[in-house]
Amino acid sequence: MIIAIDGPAASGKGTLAKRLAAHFGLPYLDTGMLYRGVARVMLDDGLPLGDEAAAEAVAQSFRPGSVDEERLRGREMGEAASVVAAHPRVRTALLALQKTFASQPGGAVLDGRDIGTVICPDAEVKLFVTATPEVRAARRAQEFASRGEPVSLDDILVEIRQRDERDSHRSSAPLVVASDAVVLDTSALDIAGVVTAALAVIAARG
Ligand SMILES: Nc1ncnc2c1ncn2[C@@H]1O[C@H](COP(=O)(O)OP(=O)(O)OP(=O)(O)O)[C@@H](O)[C@H]1O
Ligand SMILES: Nc1ccn([C@@H]2O[C@H](COP(=O)(O)O)[C@@H](O)[C@H]2O)c(=O)n1
Repeated sequence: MIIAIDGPAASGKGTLAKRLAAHFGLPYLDTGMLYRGVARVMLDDGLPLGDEAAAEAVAQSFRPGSVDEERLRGREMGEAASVVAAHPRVRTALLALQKTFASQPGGAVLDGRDIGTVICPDAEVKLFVTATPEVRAARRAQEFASRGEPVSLDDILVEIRQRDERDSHRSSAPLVVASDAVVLDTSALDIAGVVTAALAVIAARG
């Protein structure tokens, strides 16, 4: 079974994806880490994020796990990733790796922005996980605070809105709800509630 999970920044995609992967014993790929990884290498090498040819070359040789995850989680990396993710040639360069991961025997869980629309259009289960920008900002602010990185809630909200805007309006594989996806609005749900709702959707799909 392939479970495709999409949604905007900090909506809880990764949290749900990990729980579902553990529940069903499936491998999990956080595709956002690929774009974060490409952006990290660009920044480390002093390359401008807007240079599509350079970003494509980095993406073609990028290997998941080659950059310490801690260096990809930082606040500025989400923004940088969304800049390189808007380059069509970067998306093409990362396509095969994602499709290969999804085609493992038994299936897989992937989360990102274009999983149900581009990477796994035939996935048995497609979930679009969302929440209001205010709720997402509050969750992210709490996450940073718990890592000892206190941030302004207003700043996080501005960043989330900017990232939503860029991810939803780029020309290549924008963030949209796949026509056959089930939307899970998690604004008023805790993590256990989201997992229960997702399992109900999966059970209903048979
Ligand atoms: N239903 C929920 N209720 C409360 N907090 C949640 C819920 N789901 C996720 N969280 C928390 O919100 C934060 C963001 O969740 P998560 O990292 O799963 O989002 P994401 O959509 O994968 O983010 P990104 O787009 O940046 O990869 C985390 O700190 C997580 O623990
Ligand atoms: N399938 C995907 C996954 C991610 N992106 C871009 O990467 C940015 C970071 O992703 P996170 O999930 O780690 O927040 C995101 O804002 C997107 O721009 C993507 O385009 N497609």
